[in-house]
Amino acid sequence: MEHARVVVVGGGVSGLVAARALHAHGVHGVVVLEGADRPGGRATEGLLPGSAFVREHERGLLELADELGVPVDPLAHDPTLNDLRVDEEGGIELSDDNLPLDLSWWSRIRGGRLLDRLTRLAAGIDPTAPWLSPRAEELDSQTARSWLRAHSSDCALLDLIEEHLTTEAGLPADRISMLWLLAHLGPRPGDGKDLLRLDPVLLTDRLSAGAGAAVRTGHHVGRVDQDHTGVRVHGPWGSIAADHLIMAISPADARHIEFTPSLPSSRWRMQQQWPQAEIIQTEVVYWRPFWRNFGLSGQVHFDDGIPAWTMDNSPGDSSQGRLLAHTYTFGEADPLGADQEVIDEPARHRGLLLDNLVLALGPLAAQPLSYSCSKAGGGRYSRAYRCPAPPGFLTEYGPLLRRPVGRIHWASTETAPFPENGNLSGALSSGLRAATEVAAAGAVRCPGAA
Ligand SMILES: Cc1cc2nc3c(=O)[nH]c(=O)nc-3n(C[C@H](O)[C@H](O)[C@H](O)COP(=O)(O)OP(=O)(O)OC[C@H]3O[C@@H](n4cnc5c(N)ncnc54)[C@H](O)[C@@H]3O)c2cc1C
Repeated sequence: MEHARVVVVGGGVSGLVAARALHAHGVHGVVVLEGADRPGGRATEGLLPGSAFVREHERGLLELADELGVPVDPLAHDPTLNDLRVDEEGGIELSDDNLPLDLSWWSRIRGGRLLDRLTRLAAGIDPTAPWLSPRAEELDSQTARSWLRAHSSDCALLDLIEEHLTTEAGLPADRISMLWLLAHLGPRPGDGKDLLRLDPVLLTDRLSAGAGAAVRTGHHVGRVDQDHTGVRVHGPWGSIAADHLIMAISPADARHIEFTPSLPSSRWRMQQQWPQAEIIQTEVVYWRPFWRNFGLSGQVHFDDGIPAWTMDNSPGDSSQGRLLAHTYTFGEADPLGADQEVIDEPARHRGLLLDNLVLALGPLAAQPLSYSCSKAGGGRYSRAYRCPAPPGFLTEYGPLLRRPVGRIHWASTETAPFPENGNLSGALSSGLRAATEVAAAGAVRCPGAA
């Protein structure tokens, strides 16, 4: 049987970063096994090219992009342009960053107070291990909705906040634990206006080329055995043995792998119950960002959820008009959720989405130069973005996320500290951390890990 020093299962950002970090610190004989026919994972399959957004404080990711020669540019934001909201009946109103202009001053003041309260609470959360925070049990026992409703009775305001939460988290507020929400908000709630943009496909292509490891695509892993001598990884392509294994895949994907001996039962339960929040990402390209000529920013909120929102993702020189849209797949029973039939039928999704764009932005929106849509659901592997935990989940399972099981180490963005957990930065730091663990086990130092 072929033998590698370290096998990395998963050629997404976390797995490629782990392989690169091991190589940089002298661990040779690393093999990356990727089940899909190209590396990149969610950064290439869930996200569309040119549509990964990063905040200025995500230094590690920006430095990596710089090292790999991946351009990063600021997203155009013209505060003089107007956002729009479209209700279920097709009524259109102007809005300011998704807040209706006619929202009363009282609601705005109450909203400010709620944000202050959230900021203070979020400051008390341990970003590396939220489940160890002083009020973890109490906060994890309630949903974001129950907390909000206990602290305000302003229905108009609460609906808007919940809507905002859904667009951030990808799930309705009554399915999200308050502890998760605070960890996700991090020490800078509301800090997200000045976004930078990079091409996730270019990032993963360059990572893969420079990983310093054999990256084997089409290598689905179905079974993992380990004993005191090492680890053996099996798939339809054959088997490979290794001293250590890094599982750089989401816990949702890990549940489809058979482990011998079995994983600890609590880890197994965590994987089975892992929350999923998949998003369909769509990009509609036009000859020019024509909406700007009508005083519109391209940021539109649609109550019917198809899409839930759009934003202007045009290049800095405005040489094209690019609208990015998100459709949530949690079902139509909740506000902003799309009808399951629409999710399952790409042609219908496209038709309804373009109709909505025409309604909001005018007839020019009916004639895109191109239309592309990411795959959500239906594929072999998870394409979820953030994974908002339901009440009780983080306090029960959080401590298991990064805990190695024998020679098996866990990476993937889901294992990263908050608030980068779920993002590319989280994938990066988790890969570095897993590489450090393995390197330490092999007595090789891997500096720079989170
Ligand atoms: C719609 C959407 C929008 C997003 N927008 C942003 C954004 O703007 N900014 C940002 O920072 N982040 C964004 N993200 C998140 C970012 O894409 C992910 O955090 C990151 O790509 C996760 O990388 P990973 O390596 O942890 O996991 P993955 O990318 O899931 O990597 C795991 C890899 O393992 C493979 N795999 C799984 N199971 C097996 C198996 N059994 N055998 C072999 N291979 C297997 C998968 O194919 C995959 O390639 C977005 C994600 C989505 C879906």
